[in-house]
Amino acid sequence: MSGYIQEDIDPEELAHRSELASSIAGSVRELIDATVRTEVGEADIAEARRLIEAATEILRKDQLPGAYGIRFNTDGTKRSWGNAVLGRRNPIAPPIELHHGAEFSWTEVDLGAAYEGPAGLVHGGVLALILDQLLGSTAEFQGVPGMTGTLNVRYRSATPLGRIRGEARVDRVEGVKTIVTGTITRDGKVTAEAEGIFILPKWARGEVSDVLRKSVGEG
Ligand SMILES: CCCCCCCCCC(=O)SCCNC(=O)CCNC(=O)[C@H](O)C(C)(C)COP(=O)(O)OP(=O)(O)OC[C@H]1O[C@@H](n2cnc3c(N)ncnc32)[C@H](O)[C@@H]1OP(=O)(O)O
Repeated sequence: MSGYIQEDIDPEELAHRSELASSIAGSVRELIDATVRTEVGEADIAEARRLIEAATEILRKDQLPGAYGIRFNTDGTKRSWGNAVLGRRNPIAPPIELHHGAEFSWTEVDLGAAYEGPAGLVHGGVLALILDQLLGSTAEFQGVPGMTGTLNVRYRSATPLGRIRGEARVDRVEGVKTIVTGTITRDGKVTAEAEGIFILPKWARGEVSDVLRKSVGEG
């Protein structure tokens, strides 16, 4: 189970690091949007590249040896800061915050130019990405976690870029399998529906599953 790391950090320091992580990821997300939409000429591109390369060099001064992994405090709080969908250190993640209620989980997120597929529309793979994490995190929050075994997405109508809402709920639990359903809506209209089967893998069915079940996620 490499990549699961026990790393106790006191709450004040954690809040500080969290803020730092979110702030730089937000800046890079802005950079991605600006890159997709820029119309500047060659000289400005060259100057921007020089500055970006200088910034990269600063960040490279002190790096983790590999991916961030999933880190736990002993109280069970969990950090998935490198996660491709909700990692707060990760600028390629759409700027997602998940909310969990007793009955269902949800998120609202603005998807701009960097998430385009067909002209002016959200890429279907991006919607599947968001649904995968939303449904998986819903299973986890309800104490029946698992890895995605199967994810079926039905794209009912095109999803224009802009603010989308995702919602998910656990439909049923069958042994180690949790079946979760969800939707994406845009302007109140359901544009995609999904059903996922999340399976607690063999390697996580002992002590590990107790850790996972107790953990409360933070991207
Ligand atoms: C652990 C918590 C993590 C929280 C993550 C939140 C969301 C993250 C979303 C992701 O990106 S996860 C990454 C993408 N998914 C993967 O990489 C999964 C890769 N596949 C595997 O690791 C294994 O194939 C899997 C864990 C899905 C199943 O392997 P197991 O060896 O644990 O399953 P097993 O053979 O014991 O089968 C258990 C049950 O699941 C069924 N099953 C197995 N594979 C299935 C599958 N792929 N789809 C649907 N059902 C499946 C199987 O028929 C059986 O059903 P029954 O209990 O009814 O007999």
